[in-house]
Amino acid sequence: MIPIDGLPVLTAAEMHAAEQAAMVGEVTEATLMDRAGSAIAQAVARLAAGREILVLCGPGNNGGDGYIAAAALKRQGLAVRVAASDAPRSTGACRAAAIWGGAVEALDRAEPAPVFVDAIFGTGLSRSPSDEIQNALARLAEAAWLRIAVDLPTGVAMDNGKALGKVPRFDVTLALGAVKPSHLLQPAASLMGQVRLLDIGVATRSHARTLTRWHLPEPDANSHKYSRGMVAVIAGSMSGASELTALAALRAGAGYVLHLASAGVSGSAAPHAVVRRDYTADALDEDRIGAVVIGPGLGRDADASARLEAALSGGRPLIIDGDALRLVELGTLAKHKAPKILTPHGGEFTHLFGEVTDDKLSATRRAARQSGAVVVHKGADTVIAAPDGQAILCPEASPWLSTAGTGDVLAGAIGAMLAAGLEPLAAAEAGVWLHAQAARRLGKAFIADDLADALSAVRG
Ligand SMILES: NC(=O)C1=CN([C@@H]2O[C@H](COP(=O)(O)OP(=O)(O)OC[C@H]3O[C@@H](n4cnc5c(N)ncnc54)[C@H](O)[C@@H]3O)[C@@H](O)[C@H]2O)[C@@H](O)CC1
Ligand SMILES: [K+]
Repeated sequence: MIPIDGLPVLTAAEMHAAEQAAMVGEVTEATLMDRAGSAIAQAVARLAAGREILVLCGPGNNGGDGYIAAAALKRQGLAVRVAASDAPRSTGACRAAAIWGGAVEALDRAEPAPVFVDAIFGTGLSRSPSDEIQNALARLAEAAWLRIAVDLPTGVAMDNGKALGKVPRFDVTLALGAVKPSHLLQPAASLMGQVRLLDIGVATRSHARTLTRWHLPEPDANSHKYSRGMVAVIAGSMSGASELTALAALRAGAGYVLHLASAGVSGSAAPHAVVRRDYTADALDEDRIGAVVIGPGLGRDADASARLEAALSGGRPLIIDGDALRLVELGTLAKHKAPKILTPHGGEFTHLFGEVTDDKLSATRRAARQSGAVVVHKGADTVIAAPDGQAILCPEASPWLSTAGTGDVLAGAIGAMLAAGLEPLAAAEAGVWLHAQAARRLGKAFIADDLADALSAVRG
């Protein structure tokens, strides 16, 4: 059972190609199924800790994996029963059912067991499972002590994070061969419990992967405040938000943070480490500025538009967040040649790029290509994409991030990474990682100010 940080994420088409490529010489579909079945059995045996196991098998190869796993568990002397939704249909499932060879209960009459293993449908799901299957899954899951899904919970589509029908909540999902988009996309991801990869010897390659800890830039003996990274935050009508961004940039490791607000708006408030200056049209002429953040608390009035225009034409690496995402036009973005990162939440994304009609991964990749920017499409399933198609899918950090100001903190954290010299995609990933770690460390009911402060502690 391998933790999934930093692993490739394969779509249905990519997974199919990877499986085909793995089937060479003596390796056949049956070999892969045997590997999957024995890896599942090993994981289930460890998790079940001697409790009785019920394996639910479907008619295809997901069911086949279930039969092979049940046979292996029985050989180990564990108490295991099998129930089936349908007779085995695929060649693989027929072979596997014969290997099991034991009793098969009807799904609607199956008695619950403390450990419930769902191998009804996996990547082959094409429509909503029947009511009979949905009801049986709900009944058996509810009565179980531990719920384990094989590859994907039955009812979850593979690529778009959608649940087709009622899907129970699982404790563990064992991804076979590779992580798939729905292991990270919502709402499916929140039904999976812990996702772990089982290696079945399929070589996986993809332009998408899961979030991982980045090597954050560290100062050395030659460092000074400017080499650590200088971030300019352009304020607007609500300077509390941009103050949070400035604080977060410092706490994430920037050496110098400049808060540029209208005259008289942000006097000498704490923290005093933030350098406060009045915003002027030439405020961004300072060559040492490594990243400009615009959007948090900017407002949407004429002043805000003028500041955005200045930031775009200033040519410094740019993070566009909050209100600036409502003001910016896609056409003008292309004029800004320096690196840029957009950090929209769902509503801002729709405003700029239109409704997501397919899936969040594809839509974010398209948006990055269209805008020529790294796009951090925020949410419980944040997706980061670069114009060249590289993408990073992020597991849910904490539902407690749903509080005002956490987006302002993220923009500051990413600003610090960009100013320190990371490439835009790496800067976005590092900022998102740091932000998520800080949220996890804080636990419950924290506020955005706490989150900004916690960034220092989680840099590690
Ligand atoms: N292809 C391979 O090389 C490997 C596949 N493996 C397993 O194979 C699974 C995929 O197997 P399959 O492609 O057979 O697909 P599934 O076993 O997920 O589904 C079986 C078939 O059921 C039908 N079906 C889809 N949705 C349905 C619904 N709502 N109601 C009724 N019938 C429905 C479809 O015809 C589908 O092909 C993976 O999730 C994984 O568990 C593993 O054995 C490892 C190797
Ligand atoms: K399943």
